[in-house]
Amino acid sequence: MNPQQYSSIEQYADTRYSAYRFYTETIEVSRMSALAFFEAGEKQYKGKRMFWQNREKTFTLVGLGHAHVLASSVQQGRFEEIKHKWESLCKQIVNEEPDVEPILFGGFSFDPLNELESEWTHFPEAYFAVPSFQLVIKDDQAYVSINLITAEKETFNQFELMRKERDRLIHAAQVLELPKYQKPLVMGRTEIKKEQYLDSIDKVTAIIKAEQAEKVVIARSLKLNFEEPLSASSALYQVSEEQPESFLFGMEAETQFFFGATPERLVKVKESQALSTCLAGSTPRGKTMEKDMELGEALLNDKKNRSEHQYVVDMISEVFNGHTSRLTVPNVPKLMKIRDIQHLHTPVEGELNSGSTLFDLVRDLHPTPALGGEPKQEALDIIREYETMNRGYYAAPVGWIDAKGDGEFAVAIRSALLNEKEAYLYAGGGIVEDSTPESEYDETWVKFRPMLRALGGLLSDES
Ligand SMILES: C=C(O[C@H]1C=CC=C(C(=O)O)[C@@H]1O)C(=O)O
Repeated sequence: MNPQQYSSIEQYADTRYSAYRFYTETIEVSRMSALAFFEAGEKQYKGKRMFWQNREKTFTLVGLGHAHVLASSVQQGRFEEIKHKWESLCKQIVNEEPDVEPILFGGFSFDPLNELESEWTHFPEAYFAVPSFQLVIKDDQAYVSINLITAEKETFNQFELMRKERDRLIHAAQVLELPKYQKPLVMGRTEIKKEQYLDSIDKVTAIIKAEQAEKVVIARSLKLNFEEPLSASSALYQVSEEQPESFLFGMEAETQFFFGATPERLVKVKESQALSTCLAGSTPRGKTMEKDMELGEALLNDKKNRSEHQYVVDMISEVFNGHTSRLTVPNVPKLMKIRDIQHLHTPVEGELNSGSTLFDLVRDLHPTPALGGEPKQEALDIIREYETMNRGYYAAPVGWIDAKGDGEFAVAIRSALLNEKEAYLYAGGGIVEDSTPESEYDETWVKFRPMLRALGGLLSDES
């Protein structure tokens, strides 16, 4: 990543929030399509839009425009920086108890110490924004909020203009027809540094055999070239059609769009209840129900996958022990079955301690051994040395937090970075001592499938 590009964002690091006022106003609206609201911002807010929907589909967020950006380009302490800026900003909220909390949405890079050149040219090490226009669909109600964060004393006229703009956006989202999104036409599919990836699996397996680490996740990338530029709304439409049972997320940074459909929750906090999901250990779906159950049973009983999974359970439980009380951790995993893949899955829950926050949990959980490894620090060093790419925001936390401190972060896997006429897809897997390059390579194809299916990149014999 190139820090020079963020000078305009970085200036916020020096912002003294005491000079700011944070105005927020919410109206309830009749339910509308979240994608239509996102699309309504295509002209005016392109490059400054965000999208989030939880797995249960009980909470959807769309943001248009930036009322304020919180970003960080530091190599150490990006979680703390964003946490403190958000807490300071929230102290400037003018309304005592807003009807709907204003929301901060964004994500962190996987590893700021990775210095490899990458395609992530517009994403700093942390990139969050409070949207100017915020649509929240909660259970069955929809709310549109205006957020204005300003040091100006006189805001009446600006707020009036924003109300008009809000009404225009609502009208467009409720009345205008969505374009007929077509699957993009894929002109080329390139496996990036395939040989080096296979070689890295051999090397990392040897390191694990030599007991320098117990588990390390190694990933690779795949590039798709489209005939025409693919719009962010179309990309979101495609993943939501193909992967409805996952968290859907998308964030624009100028001309780039990072989006995905991930099954993996990093952590959620609601009224002091904290919940995380251990997700590691994978097998494909079966073509018939019998085969599917057979594969699932085999996964539940497979020693290698169970041990990969247990590292994640142990680590998440340890982090929760430091930040929560009344911890509950089931003894055995269950299966999580999504369209193209099934995973071992264990939920971990606890009651947040009074001094701990959602950002503290995100900082201490990232990366869990499902994306980093065990021990954490050694695994990060090995990934930095042997992985053939810079992950950018792949496998890192993306999500939202409100002014009360409630929110949810997912792990940004099954994701892609869209760069107009090209998309980079990412997939990895846990390496333990009995891993082989061939089986890991095959597993990455299973994990590429959801995004390949959404973007039309599956070959005819693969669908
Ligand atoms: C690293 C990825 O998946 C992780 C999450 C679930 C299961 C995993 C596994 O079985 O290896 C991975 O740890 C990916 O999808 O790119």
